[in-house]
Amino acid sequence: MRLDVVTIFPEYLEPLRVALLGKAIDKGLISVGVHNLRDWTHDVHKAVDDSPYGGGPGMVMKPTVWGPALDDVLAGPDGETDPEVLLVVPTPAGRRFDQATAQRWSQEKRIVFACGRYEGIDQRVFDDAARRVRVEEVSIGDYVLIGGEVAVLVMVEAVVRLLPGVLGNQQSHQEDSFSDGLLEGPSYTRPAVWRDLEVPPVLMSGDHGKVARWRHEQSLERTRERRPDLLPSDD
Ligand SMILES: Nc1c(O)cccc1[N+](=O)[O-]
Repeated sequence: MRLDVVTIFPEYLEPLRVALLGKAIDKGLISVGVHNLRDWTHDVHKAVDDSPYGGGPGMVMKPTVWGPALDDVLAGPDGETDPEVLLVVPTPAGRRFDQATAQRWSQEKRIVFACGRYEGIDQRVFDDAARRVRVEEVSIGDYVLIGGEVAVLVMVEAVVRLLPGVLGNQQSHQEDSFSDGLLEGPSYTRPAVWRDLEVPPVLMSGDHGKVARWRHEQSLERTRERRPDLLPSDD
């Protein structure tokens, strides 16, 4: 999988090169390109934003900078736009990013992330891109961030960990929270008693069927309590 990120803060994406993600790069499972948007500016101040039409607070990122940047980054080896690439725009106004999204994106060959700052990017940038590639505007949650870079780190980790060979134990992500639509239940390890707190005895019973049933019930109970929205409605 090839991942590209366009940002005015390339250093924000350095975490992509450490730990498991760094190992995935070293193994050739993914390749990552981080591009500084300011490389596509032409003025001495390297301006990437301007005042919003219609007034209002803050600044909007310029289409005359983003357009050429995406023309280049979305291009394939022939210099033409690669029609198979997926353009992802992290934004509070996007559809919710979830595990199903991560699963779906893990099948992609190329994903380009456009990181906005300020009050966002001129909408025409995505309207223009949508003429040539698939564009998904997504949100990682209902809160206000300063820019899209941290959202990209979240989404890239959620996607890349699903790629074959990235996680040591391929079974790991099959037992993730959300993989069966439920929250993961509690986990325990040695010692059996810690500060007078005991590991649930069923987990030391050696009865795999009982353990599986107990874990499922724990997941259901935790999901009912913390995320009832994940459960099918009764009606
Ligand atoms: N929430 C938010 C934001 O405020 C700015 C950029 C991206 C996101 N998001 O992906 O959730």
